[in-house]
Amino acid sequence: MKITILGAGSFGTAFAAHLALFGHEVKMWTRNCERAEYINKFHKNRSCFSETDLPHAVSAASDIAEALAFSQHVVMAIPTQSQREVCGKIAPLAKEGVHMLNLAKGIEISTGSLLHQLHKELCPQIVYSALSGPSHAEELLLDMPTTVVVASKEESEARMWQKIVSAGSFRVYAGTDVIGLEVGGATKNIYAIAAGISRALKLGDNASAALACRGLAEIMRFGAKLGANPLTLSGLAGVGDLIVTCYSIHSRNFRLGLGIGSGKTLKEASEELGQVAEGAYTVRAVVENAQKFDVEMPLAEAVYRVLYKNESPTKLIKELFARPLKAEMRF
Ligand SMILES: NC(=O)c1ccc[n+]([C@@H]2O[C@H](COP(=O)([O-])OP(=O)(O)OC[C@H]3O[C@@H](n4cnc5c(N)ncnc54)[C@H](O)[C@@H]3O)[C@@H](O)[C@H]2O)c1
Ligand SMILES: O=P(O)(O)OC[C@H](O)CO
Repeated sequence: MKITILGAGSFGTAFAAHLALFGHEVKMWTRNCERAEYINKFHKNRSCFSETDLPHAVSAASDIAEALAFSQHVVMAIPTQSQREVCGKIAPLAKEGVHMLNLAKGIEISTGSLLHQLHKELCPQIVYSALSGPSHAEELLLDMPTTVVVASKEESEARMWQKIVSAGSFRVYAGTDVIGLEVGGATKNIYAIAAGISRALKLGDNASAALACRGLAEIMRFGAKLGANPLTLSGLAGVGDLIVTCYSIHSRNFRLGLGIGSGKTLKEASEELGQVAEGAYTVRAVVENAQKFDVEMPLAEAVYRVLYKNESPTKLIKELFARPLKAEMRF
């Protein structure tokens, strides 16, 4: 079938190649005219995976109206903080009943909204689903074994995307807990930054495990407050993604943490990365909307203070360990 992908960065490109390899015709939208022309002429994306030949069933357009006219099935691979702007472009163009699958993982800083909330506000005519789970673009591109979850309010919608997207070594599970899926995907990035900082400071394997596990306790608390099903957070979209992001060198969030732990500023580490590390924004969304969320998240606060207040991670670790002793599980 024909599928439109909005965004021609790492994940949009890997996703396009995956869908085309398994028989779909894909049109990617990029706001960059030269990038679109280059993809159409050379079947390569000059900015991402530049050595990889894309299947000929992948084409590109720099006109969003042309991209949206191509298909009623639209995949969104645009970073979270740009989705409001892109939804503003989609809203007058998308027909009633367009099927949207969002691949992004984040929380909007200005409102504290999860992505399904933002889409409901701006594009109420679309039927929304989201995909999340441990899935680095680099491995998807090579059809390496990968498992993810698609969630939608209606199970039939999630099942539809499950059938379209599952192929080769990419196995998709279906669910209806959109909140849990989006909370898991967004918040794990915060702890991946912490894991990168910890690795750079050579704090050891015990510390890495502690960060992932106490990070999960914060994710669970946050999710419970927002109405997530804890089972979703113990699955691929929670624990699964937390593991891969905290331990894989592919992870942009982990690598951002490595840079910061090595003494770089957020600006320097972000520029060196050259791609989006969503956790740096999500941690702002969580901490700056603390009153709205009202959840105890000391690790997230510590990451925020390192990134935005230039505080020393070593000092913050001492503070974290000096907190009053308490029970392990508390919601
Ligand atoms: N890369 C991965 O392995 C991976 C895996 C799973 C999920 N994700 C998620 O997918 C989303 C995209 O990540 P990515 O790795 O592809 O990022 P990326 O930085 O590689 O690419 C983002 C793309 O979006 C485009 N973009 C940004 N703002 C835009 C705007 N206002 N209008 C039009 N285009 C705009 C950029 O030009 C770029 O091409 C993120 O939320 C990320 O968390 C990424
Ligand atoms: O590279 P990251 O840190 O953005 O993580 C990518 C995916 O979310 C991993 O599942």
